[in-house]
Amino acid sequence: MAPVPFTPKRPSSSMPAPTPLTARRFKAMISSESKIRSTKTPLSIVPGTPMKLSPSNSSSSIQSRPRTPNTPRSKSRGPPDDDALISEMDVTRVDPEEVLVDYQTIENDPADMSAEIDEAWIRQSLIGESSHGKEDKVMVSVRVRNAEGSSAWTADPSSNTLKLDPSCSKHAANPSTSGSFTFDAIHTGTPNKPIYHISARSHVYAAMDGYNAVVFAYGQTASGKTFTLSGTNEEPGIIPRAMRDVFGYIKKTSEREYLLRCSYLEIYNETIVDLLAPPSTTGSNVVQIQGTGPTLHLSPLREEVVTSLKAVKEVLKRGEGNRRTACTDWNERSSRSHSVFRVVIESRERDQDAGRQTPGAGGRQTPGLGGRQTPGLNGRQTSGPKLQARGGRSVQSSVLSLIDLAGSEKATSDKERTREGKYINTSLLTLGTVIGTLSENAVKGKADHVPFRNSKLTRLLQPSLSGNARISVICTINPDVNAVAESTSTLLFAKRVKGVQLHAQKKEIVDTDALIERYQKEIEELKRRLAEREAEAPVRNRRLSAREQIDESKAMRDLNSRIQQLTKLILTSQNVEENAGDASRPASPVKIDFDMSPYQLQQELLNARLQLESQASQILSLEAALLDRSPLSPSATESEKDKLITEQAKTIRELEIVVKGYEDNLGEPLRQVKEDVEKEWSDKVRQEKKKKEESERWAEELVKQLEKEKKTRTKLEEERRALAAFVSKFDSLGLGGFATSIPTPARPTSALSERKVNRLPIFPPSRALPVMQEEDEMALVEAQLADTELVDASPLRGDYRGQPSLLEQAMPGEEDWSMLNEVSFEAEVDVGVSTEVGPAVMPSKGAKGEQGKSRLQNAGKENLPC
Ligand SMILES: Nc1ncnc2c1ncn2[C@@H]1O[C@H](COP(=O)(O)OP(=O)(O)OP(=O)(O)O)[C@@H](O)[C@H]1O
Repeated sequence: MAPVPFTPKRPSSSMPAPTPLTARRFKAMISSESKIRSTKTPLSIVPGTPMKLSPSNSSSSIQSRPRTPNTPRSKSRGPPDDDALISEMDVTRVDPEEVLVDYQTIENDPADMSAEIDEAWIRQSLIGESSHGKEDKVMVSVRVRNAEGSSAWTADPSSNTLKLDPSCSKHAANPSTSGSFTFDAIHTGTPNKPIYHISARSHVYAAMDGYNAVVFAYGQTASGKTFTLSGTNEEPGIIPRAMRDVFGYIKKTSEREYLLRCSYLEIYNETIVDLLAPPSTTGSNVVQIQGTGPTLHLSPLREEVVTSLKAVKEVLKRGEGNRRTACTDWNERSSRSHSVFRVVIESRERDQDAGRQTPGAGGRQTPGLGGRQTPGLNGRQTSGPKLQARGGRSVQSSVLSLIDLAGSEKATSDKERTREGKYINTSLLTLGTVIGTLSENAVKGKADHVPFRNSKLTRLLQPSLSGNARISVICTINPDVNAVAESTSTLLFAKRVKGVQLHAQKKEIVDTDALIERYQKEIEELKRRLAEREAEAPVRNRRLSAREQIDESKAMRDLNSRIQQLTKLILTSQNVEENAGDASRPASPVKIDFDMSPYQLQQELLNARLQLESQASQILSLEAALLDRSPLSPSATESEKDKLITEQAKTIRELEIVVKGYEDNLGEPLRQVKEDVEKEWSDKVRQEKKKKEESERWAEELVKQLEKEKKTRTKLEEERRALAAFVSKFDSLGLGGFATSIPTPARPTSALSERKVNRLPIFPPSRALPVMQEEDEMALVEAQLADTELVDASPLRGDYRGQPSLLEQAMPGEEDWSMLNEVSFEAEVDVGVSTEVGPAVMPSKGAKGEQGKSRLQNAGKENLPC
């Protein structure tokens, strides 16, 4: 089938003056336009599902785009002869003042569409009232290309809703996902104009107004990204329309003058290639990303100054000629790389008094129009000229990036295409992760690490995605039933992008020279007035009242402090300038103002000292931070740095997991330590308790035994005393072994007395021994059972030779002997002594007591005096 014929717009010159459009009116217009187009002229080419397209199916414009199936760059990219000049222009040598464009110098282009520019909108942006600089969310639109057969989606542009046919929900990437999606805009049909107007134009204006702006197309392969961004001759896409608007905007803005620089690059298999650099086999067109975040820049990157739409078209043509495209199973001219077309827009207020010359009057030259220089090239072109802030006019600087991403795709039959596809999918996956993290951070107010460094694409987009840009994303989907999984995954990406928070800021460079000059003039004037007043003061003060004198001195003080203030401002401006030029260069030394009073000088000195101290501590902390950094030589390559960063990111992630684990189980380690300690010590405690109980039992047992032994001893003592008494009585009665003579009661007593007088033992030692042994035995038992003290104190252990024995003590005195006749032995029965007299009638009791008694008996007998 033939491609859709597109009726080009009427030339702008023949167009009536535009009426400012309201958003609603414009949308209504677009949707009706889309409807007409889609009903009258259905699209013939819908290569969403795997199918090979024949070249005859392609539109004429696509045929003009060089086909590079196996990316043989040198052949495919050959620019026309006319373009050779452009490619050899040394952009660094262009004088920026000579290539400025403004409403007067801008060239008239037959395709100039500046008449379409909404002037009211521009006015608003110039006085800072437009919304395009204030938006803090990404604008997300979805474009559904026309279906070849039946469509799985129902698009409703009026409610900006897209619904998946319920019968197709099983094919969705995540079947649980609801089949209805709402975004900022839903586009259908072939026309590119409404898409540009709704989803990109405000971003182009924002860039013209000083904000960074990004428009990118995202979607599966063959869904229409390149068609949306670049379009065709008949249906120009966002890039040509945006550039037309850039010049249209300049034409309508008489107050400012502009310097425009374009660059075009692609990311192919994770290598950034400069599409405007001269063809190279040495890799000199490979671009490196330097710095991070807001300081990120690309080098070497050729930036070409453009002063007309025609020049832009030439640049675009050359860049597109160098892009890598190839025939895949799904798209005859599939982009094998992500491409980025950048326009750096610098502007400043026009110097109204300067009386500028127009190009026609031999003024400035425009590189796109034969004003090029062609000095010798070294093949390493860098950035183009920069606009300087002059005459007190500040310079605004912004970048407009228009990005055509390569499409996500499945493995193809071609090995090379599959390899490229892997790179494409990986970088798109990283983009998805980055967007996901950014939107989660924004929603949850977190500051989680964003893996920008994981791909060249996300590194390049870092400054914009970090928030300092206005972003519009156009997600393209193929409505085919077989593409539902890819389409839902694209729509989920679109949903995540919507969550990213933006905070774009205008970048303004101030003309410090002009400022300083102004301050200096004012200082001069103030000093002059101050000097006059001081000179007049002696005379004048005499005429003034006290009150007026106070007012006068206050006025002089005010003049003085204004001079001080301006002097400080000059210093600050100088510092700004110096720091902007070279951040590592120290600020120029502060000049002493000799008009300052000693007090003010002291204050200055104090301030300087405080500053010095804080800088010293800053140096210390920076040194410490430097020491903490892992060793990486300054000459380390990007890949080494990337590797280190990846490793560190990995370590951080691991540590985060560990920390989270600890946080989740905070009580667990403590509980375990307690259990371990208890386990280790409970056995010991039990053993100690057991020992203690045993000791107590043993001590109780000892006490009991001691008691028992004491009782036994007392008993034995009593027995012994009784026996002694008995023996004495026995002796006195003369019943001892010598029964032949009847002893008189006095006899034993006298014998005893005699022995006492002669200091003789009562019993001879040899005879006393058995008794002693028995007593010692008892003492020994006592010592074992009780304590030695008790035994030592025992009277049984006395020196029997010098001390009266218990027996002696038990002996009655002489006067008592008379009483012995009446002594009844019956009283001794309980100690085992028989009432019957005689050796053979001893009572038989316990063996030991009996033995002792018999021994005593015998001893007593033996000791009896003869
Ligand atoms: N909305 C549309 N109207 C008419 N034709 C379209 C539309 N969208 C895409 N096409 C056509 O479909 C084909 C593939 O589109 P395009 O090359 O833009 O896809 P892509 O998404 O850029 O693919 P890739 O990622 O492989 O580069 C082209 O021939 C293009 O003209």
